[in-house]
Amino acid sequence: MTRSGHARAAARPSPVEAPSALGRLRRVSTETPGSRIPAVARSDDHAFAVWVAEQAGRRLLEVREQGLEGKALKDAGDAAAQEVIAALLAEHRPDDRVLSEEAIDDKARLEADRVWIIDPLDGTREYSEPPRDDWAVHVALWEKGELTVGAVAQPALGETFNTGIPSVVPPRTSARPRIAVSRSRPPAFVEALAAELDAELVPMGSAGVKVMSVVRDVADAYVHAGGQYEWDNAAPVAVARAAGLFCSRVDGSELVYNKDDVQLPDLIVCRPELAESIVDFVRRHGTD
Ligand SMILES: Nc1ncnc2c1ncn2[C@@H]1O[C@H](COP(=O)(O)O)[C@@H](OP(=O)(O)O)[C@H]1O
Ligand SMILES: [Mg+2]
Repeated sequence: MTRSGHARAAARPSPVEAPSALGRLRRVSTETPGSRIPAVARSDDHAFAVWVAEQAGRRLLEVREQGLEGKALKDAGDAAAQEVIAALLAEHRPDDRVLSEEAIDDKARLEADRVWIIDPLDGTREYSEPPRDDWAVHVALWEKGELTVGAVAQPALGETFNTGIPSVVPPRTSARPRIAVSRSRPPAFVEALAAELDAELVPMGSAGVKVMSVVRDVADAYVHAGGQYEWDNAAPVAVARAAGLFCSRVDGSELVYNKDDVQLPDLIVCRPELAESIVDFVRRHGTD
């Protein structure tokens, strides 16, 4: 495996190979219970990100079985996943910096070459509504200005999408575009966008799940505006790019990570052929 999802994408596995290759990575982690690191993950950041996301995902599934509800379940999940990820990063990547939704922002990251951008539990609301499966764990690595690694675990599905073995986006199954939107905070302008594109809106939780829905051909685009942070979309964007999808801010500008201000309030992730019409709509109408 290379250290760059982009380089790896050039030699993408065929659709037939992809599931077994993903399975191989998954088995590595399930065969080593607890925090024993699989050999491949010691030096390979892609495999490490997968393993870390899956360790946190396993813990989240355990916490979900403890009979907690509502805010207590959200808080317990956030804390448990953060604890797992922080411990694994401290033990196995001690020289790297970390930006996590659930930790104090150590600004030393602004001078660092390697920064892990973490959302221990994305789609917290949906996590607290069992048996919903639209929640995720995000683990990304930013190196010298670029996202180079990403893993998005969907523990309730038993899937971890990643840059080490880039996903192969299936052929499009819907002629009518499907746009994934926030279930609880859909941006108002997306209704008008959908009307112009004759698209259908598909509400679901978690930014990671919505980006992966485009990777999986459950949706054709994810459009968001109005608020989000770097950890909500860093790992999903790394994975989507490695799979060949278009990713940008809603005005078509670049998504920039490891900034002092970690707000990254809007984005588009879509099949490349839809990018121009979505960006063009936003340039004409804005997002109000
Ligand atoms: N307007 C907004 N302001 C701040 N964060 C937002 C937001 N809309 C969505 N998000 C964040 O983006 C993630 C996905 O949201 P949604 O499921 O609504 O699409 C959630 O992350 P967390 O679950 O990690 O808090 C949510 O908090
Ligand atoms: Mg989040």
